[in-house]
Amino acid sequence: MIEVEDLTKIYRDGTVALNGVTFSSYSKVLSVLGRNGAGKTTLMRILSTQLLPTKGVARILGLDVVKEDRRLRDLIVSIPQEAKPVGFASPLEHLTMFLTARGSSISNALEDSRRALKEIGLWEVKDKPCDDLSGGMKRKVFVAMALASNAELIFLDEPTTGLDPISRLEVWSVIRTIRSKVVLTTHYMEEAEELSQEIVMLGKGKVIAKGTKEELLAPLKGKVRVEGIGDRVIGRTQITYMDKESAREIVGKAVIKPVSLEDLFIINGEEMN
Ligand SMILES: Nc1ncnc2c1ncn2[C@@H]1O[C@H](COP(=O)(O)OP(=O)(O)OP(=O)(O)O)[C@@H](O)[C@H]1O
Repeated sequence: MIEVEDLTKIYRDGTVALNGVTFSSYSKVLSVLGRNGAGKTTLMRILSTQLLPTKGVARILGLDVVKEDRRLRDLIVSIPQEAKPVGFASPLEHLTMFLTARGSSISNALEDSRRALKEIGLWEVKDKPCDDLSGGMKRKVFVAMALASNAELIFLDEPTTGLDPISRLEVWSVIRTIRSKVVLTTHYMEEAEELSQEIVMLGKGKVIAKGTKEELLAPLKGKVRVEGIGDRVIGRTQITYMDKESAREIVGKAVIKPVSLEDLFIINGEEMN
């Protein structure tokens, strides 16, 4: 489904946003995880044919993102992180405009829009101006557009950034109902764990690790995170990793926590914010 080889993007000012990114994924939902500036949006924009790479090759659904971009655009939908609804237009109007712009007849667009709005839980507010909707609902309008499109693959760039915890859970439940394949970017480790079968971790434009959560955490199997001692320093906290057995001896002298995906960033010098 996604094959990326040696993908590199150097912006005009010399910023190396992606540096030899190579991975492939055939999962239903793939998360691209990384801290601010890791290169997630750059990667999404290249994969969704909105930005040319400097070097390397990417194929989505078997199509080259540069050479076969027009064919690919019919099969994908991309929802950028900065997407904002038009304040005076309603969710129903957003969806029908979007689907007709993609080539649906008005009657098909209306039918698909109504179905998606019901499925996503926006039916009650389908005719309200988007200005009158909550932040979570506005974000859901865009996820509903993606859902209604029946695209084979949907790119969602940071779909829950800035949402309160309840709105985030609502958007998660919508993403779970989407039948299309999904590639999403996120800063949130728990989001990647909750929604995706596979995770690509980016740091400074490179792939730090890739796999299922279990595969990613395999290098830390049997270990715990110890805060209060050690030579890695995050903010003012010293951190080290120890075997569970050894950590028993220092109970009471340091804080001991189970390991998580965050620890892979710490180990790679790419600590999350
Ligand atoms: N048009 C541009 N010109 C120059 N540099 C850019 C441009 N767009 C992004 N960058 C830089 O490329 C790097 C990667 O940016 P990108 O937006 O892909 O990261 P990100 O992981 O999506 O970050 P965030 O989580 O903050 O959205 C950053 O250093 C950023 O400043």
